[in-house]
Amino acid sequence: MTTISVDQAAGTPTAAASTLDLAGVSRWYGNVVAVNDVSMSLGPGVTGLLGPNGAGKTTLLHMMAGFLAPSRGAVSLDGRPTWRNPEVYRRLGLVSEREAVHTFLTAYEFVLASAKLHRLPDPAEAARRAIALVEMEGAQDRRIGTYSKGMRQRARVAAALVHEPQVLLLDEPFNGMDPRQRLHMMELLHRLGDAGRTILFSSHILEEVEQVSGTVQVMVAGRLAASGDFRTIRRLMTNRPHVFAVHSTDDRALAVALMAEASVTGVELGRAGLTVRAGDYGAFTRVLPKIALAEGIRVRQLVPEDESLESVFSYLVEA
Ligand SMILES: Nc1ncnc2c1ncn2[C@@H]1O[C@H](COP(=O)(O)OP(=O)(O)OP(=O)(O)O)[C@@H](O)[C@H]1O
Repeated sequence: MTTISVDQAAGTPTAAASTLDLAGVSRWYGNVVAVNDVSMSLGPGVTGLLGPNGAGKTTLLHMMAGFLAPSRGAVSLDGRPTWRNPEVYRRLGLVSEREAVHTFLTAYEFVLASAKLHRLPDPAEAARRAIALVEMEGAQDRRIGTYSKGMRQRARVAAALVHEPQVLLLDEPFNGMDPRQRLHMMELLHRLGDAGRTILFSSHILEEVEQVSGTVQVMVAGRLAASGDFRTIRRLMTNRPHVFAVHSTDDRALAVALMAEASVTGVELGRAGLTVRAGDYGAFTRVLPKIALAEGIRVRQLVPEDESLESVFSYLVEA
């Protein structure tokens, strides 16, 4: 059993570190393989779970939280399985992506209800402490219906933290937030991570992960595509050569114009159209429409030749 003490000055808990381990975890829904043979180990600090929509992030988080059984493999928290293990609910908090909040409750009442669900010895004190942690004291007696998206999200984080779990999982916590709210949430996650908690948040936006976390797990189509230091992975993602098939109203003129472009490393003009090699996926896909426009050429089709790469990189461009 982990012992948790509260550092009064910072208002943040300090406790023995928790580790979440996944060993060969898969989950399928009928014929759909949502998570495919994922292994990872998460320790204290903030980790980003990055992947495009439908990559399997939500399914993975739900298995970590013990809400969903793996079809194969094992998820364990400090060596004990998370599935069907009530102890996990005491040690872990989950802020899910879409969760209806009773808008007629105040944040205090909402967080208090969570404290009571956990049967905490002093629910009122626990609720006050969790609200202070997310800096919502000033608004705690207002109805949640009057809150901004960011405040609502922070109230939900407080409810998930009320029992002072060592592990906090957040599914797309920045969705729908404006930049100021994002910053506030990022600071909160940093604080929690610095206090020794194991924090994992999912996102489909590269920049979000970049700003919050140095460690990242990248999921693509149910698989773990990359894992480790954010900068190294970003370099791997953005610096490898990419091959595109391009069809336009004037392939010859476009080929000439592209040869002068820094992000383009090679151009081949064939009967089927243009094959372009680019060092930087994002830079090339951003510059191509501009070049075409300047030359009065219309791009009819731009197809990354390697589909699996496309799925890894398409969200980099969207971000
Ligand atoms: N209950 C379910 N029944 C059938 N298929 C499901 C179910 N839940 C998820 N899936 C499928 O599993 C795959 C992974 O979904 P999941 O929600 O885990 O991904 P995600 O990365 O969280 O995406 P998003 O950010 O869009 O929620 C998708 O193809 C999805 O359609």
